[in-house]
Amino acid sequence: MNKVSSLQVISPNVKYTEDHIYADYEYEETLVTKKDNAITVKPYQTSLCIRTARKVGRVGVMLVGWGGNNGSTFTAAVLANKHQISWNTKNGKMEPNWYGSITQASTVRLGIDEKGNDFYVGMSELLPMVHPDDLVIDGWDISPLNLAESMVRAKVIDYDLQQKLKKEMATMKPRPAIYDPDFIAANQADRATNLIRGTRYEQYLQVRADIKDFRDKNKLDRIIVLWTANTERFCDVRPGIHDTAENLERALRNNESEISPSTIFALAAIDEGCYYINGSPQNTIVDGVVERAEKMGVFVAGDDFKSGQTKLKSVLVDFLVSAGLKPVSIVSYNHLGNNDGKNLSAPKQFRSKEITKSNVVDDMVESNPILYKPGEKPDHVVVIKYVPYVGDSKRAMDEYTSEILLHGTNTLAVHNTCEDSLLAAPLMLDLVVLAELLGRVHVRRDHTHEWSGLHAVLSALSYLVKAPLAARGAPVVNALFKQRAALDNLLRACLALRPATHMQLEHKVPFLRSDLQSGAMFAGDAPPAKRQRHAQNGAQ
Ligand SMILES: NC(=O)c1ccc[n+]([C@@H]2O[C@H](COP(=O)([O-])OP(=O)(O)OC[C@H]3O[C@@H](n4cnc5c(N)ncnc54)[C@H](O)[C@@H]3O)[C@@H](O)[C@H]2O)c1
Ligand SMILES: O=P([O-])([O-])O[C@@H]1[C@@H](O)[C@H](O)[C@@H](O)[C@H](O)[C@@H]1O
Repeated sequence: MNKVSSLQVISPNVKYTEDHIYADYEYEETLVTKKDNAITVKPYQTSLCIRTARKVGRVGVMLVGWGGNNGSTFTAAVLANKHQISWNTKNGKMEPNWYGSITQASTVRLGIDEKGNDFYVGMSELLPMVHPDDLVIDGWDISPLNLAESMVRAKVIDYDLQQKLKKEMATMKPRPAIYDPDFIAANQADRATNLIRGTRYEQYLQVRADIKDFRDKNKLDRIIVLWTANTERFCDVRPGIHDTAENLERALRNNESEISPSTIFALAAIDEGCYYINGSPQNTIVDGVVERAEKMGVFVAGDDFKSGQTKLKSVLVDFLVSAGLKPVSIVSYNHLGNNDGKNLSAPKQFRSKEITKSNVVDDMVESNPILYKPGEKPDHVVVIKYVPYVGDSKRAMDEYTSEILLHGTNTLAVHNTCEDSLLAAPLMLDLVVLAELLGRVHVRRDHTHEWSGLHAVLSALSYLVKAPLAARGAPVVNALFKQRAALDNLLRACLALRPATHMQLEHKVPFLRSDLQSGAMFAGDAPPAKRQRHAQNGAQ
């Protein structure tokens, strides 16, 4: 697919200045109320102006767990693509790519061409996004291995590519990290030799100093801290400790043992003005962290990369339920032999993962009261076994049994083998690229109001995680296609483009079809400027 040289929306509702894109957008929703058996439906619109800053700046990524399978694979992928390194395999010469990344390898439908065919562009063509080649990478790990040694240990990257990356990755050494054996499996202890010593508050200060050092040395405008370290046990959330920013700060200074390493990293990142993203399942982002992020005007997002088995589950269950078929039994089994699997072989760490892998069907089940009584759920079992021999090549086996017409049953059996880190690394990129972009998006009602950033809990990234965090009280959406549509339509809204409906009426309504074929459909002007004045005002 040829890269689109530049994308320009010609509309009275869009204004481009050197620094910003201003979009006048009518946000539409429908209020539904039910009383007894009477349902009333009332569409409504909210007029918004959306402003997107066009300049990206210098972006840094700091990975917690940099030396892990995901961290080393992500780094290898960035370098292989940046330097366009090809390598030889038994199947011939390979070129680098970003398959699995929605920003780099997926497309968004923009509209139709004159013949009525759908027109798609790469997601990264829609709005200014940081290019993966321009990312500056750093991070921490409790293991002292440099990134070349980590890549070899991970056994994910092809041998010939490893040889071509080794020299540069050997210069990358994870900073000492925060280790608390109470939060990850005891079997990780032998790696834990690259540590920040001292109290939890002293560790917090050191992480902040590390971030400052990274920012200053590389003259960075934005830093995103992404946790891809081992899964921790859930922390026991306690009032007076985790519930407010003030209590969390006090508890940290008091060296409270129930504050996890990941929460310390999150606080340090936020206090340095960084976005913090949790790629693991534990409950790092407690209320005190969210409150801190809100005060600092930065994003937090998570939890747990949605990479393979769970991503498929959030498609299959959505398909079954929306087809009026009733999933009644879901069994997800997998075994893997990487260090993640080793850590997850411990009960408390597995429990964290079991929670995020199990809750992913809740919204889809609750969407269909025809199939499910209130509170009724499918049987749902998650099994993860550690089998060292298979390494990063996770073997996933799923069975979905559904009730169908007249109480028949339908059973879907799925087998999925993949290098887990090759699925996760592109998601890490997308989390960084999209978080950075959405940090440049601001919204206001009109010129009489102040600009507002998006909510500190960045639920727009839900497509990329198993257990999406949302603003307190907001519904959690796990269905993959709804998550994707929400993201695509948010990006379209930044260009004053209405949500994609896929209705194709120009092929379904005869006179519209005639308009299309005669060219009359596009002869007129764009829709009237609903609120052109705000676009003009936005430029002030
Ligand atoms: N497909 C996937 O690989 C996938 C999908 C979803 C979630 N995850 C999650 O991503 C995380 C990383 O997965 P992985 O396969 O890279 O695991 P990994 O064990 O290879 O890497 C984790 C790294 O974190 C380091 N570490 C542990 N505790 C640390 C701490 N407190 N501070 C800094 N570093 C620390 C370890 O030394 C290790 O190098 C895990 O929590 C996993 O559950 C992975
Ligand atoms: O593929 P997916 O379900 O999205 O997620 C994966 C699990 O299946 C796997 O068991 C676990 O080790 C990985 O960390 C990851 O969470």
